[in-house]
Amino acid sequence: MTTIIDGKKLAQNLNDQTKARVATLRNQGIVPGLAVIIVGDDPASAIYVRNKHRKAEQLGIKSVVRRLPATITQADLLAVVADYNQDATIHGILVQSPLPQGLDEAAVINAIAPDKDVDGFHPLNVGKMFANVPGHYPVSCTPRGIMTMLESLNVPLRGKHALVVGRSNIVGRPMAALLLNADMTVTITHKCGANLHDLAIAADVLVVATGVTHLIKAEDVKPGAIVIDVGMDRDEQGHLTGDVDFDRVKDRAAAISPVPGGVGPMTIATLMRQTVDLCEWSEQRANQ
Ligand SMILES: Nc1nc2c(c(=O)[nH]1)N[C@@H](CN(C=O)c1ccc(C(=O)N[C@@H](CCC(=O)O)C(=O)O)cc1)CN2
Repeated sequence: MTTIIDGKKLAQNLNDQTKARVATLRNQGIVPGLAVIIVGDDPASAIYVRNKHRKAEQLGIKSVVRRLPATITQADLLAVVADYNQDATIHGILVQSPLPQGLDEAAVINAIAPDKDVDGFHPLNVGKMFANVPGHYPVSCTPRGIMTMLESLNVPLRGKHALVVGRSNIVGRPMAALLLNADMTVTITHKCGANLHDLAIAADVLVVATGVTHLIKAEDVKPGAIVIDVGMDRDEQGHLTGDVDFDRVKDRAAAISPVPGGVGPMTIATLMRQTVDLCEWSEQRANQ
């Protein structure tokens, strides 16, 4: 029997835990605060930001959305980030990706205070994760959410082989690091990589984040593998689908995440969790 990894249900459980943590903080007079900066009018980004705002409010997190025009200058955008860095009511800052052309996304991420970097994209936090430094720091929400999904399966990962298909800074690269930190043997490739089939068929855990609709077919998957689909693609009818041919792969995999209802909800739930993490860590530093 294949396990369909229910991202909505797992996200609901995580959100319940986060809501309880927020209530505990609020009882002490502390309100976790999240600032989301969105630049331009990308329709998909607008939906993701609206969903983040709604979820934060549902959980009792103070949520501020700053909508800025695509014509904003780099200097003015950096000034907005600098303001939130100084704002003691804000514990997590994120800049919705992608930014419109002409803006330097890496420089904007660099400008976020590392201890408010709720997306875990700042090079200091990325470096800590890659070096597997012990201690508290944020990591990219989609891969962290996927680790929670894998943990929910109660399957030992140590020594098993993972293949990550995709090399983005948001998903592929941090995903490979987290799986390596979980003692897996990790291979990373991408949509231009050769021998995808040979790599995929050897993987016990397959994470696919390429944006190529149904790139992974049933014959690419090792029987009994765990398959995580990070794709957010549209099929010929315009329906949301993934990078994995779910209907065929599901009969071969031991566990598989669907699209929608898999990784996506876990990304937002992990963002909420990490906002509260940052708030608690900031309180711990203040009380040291
Ligand atoms: N600053 C960031 N920008 C972006 C991130 C990020 O983590 N930080 N990730 C993605 C977009 N994203 C969150 O921002 C995101 C994408 C998709 C979902 C989601 O819940 N998807 C649903 C389907 C939604 C639909 O119907 O369209 C699902 O999979 O069930 C959540 C968050 C890029 N930018």
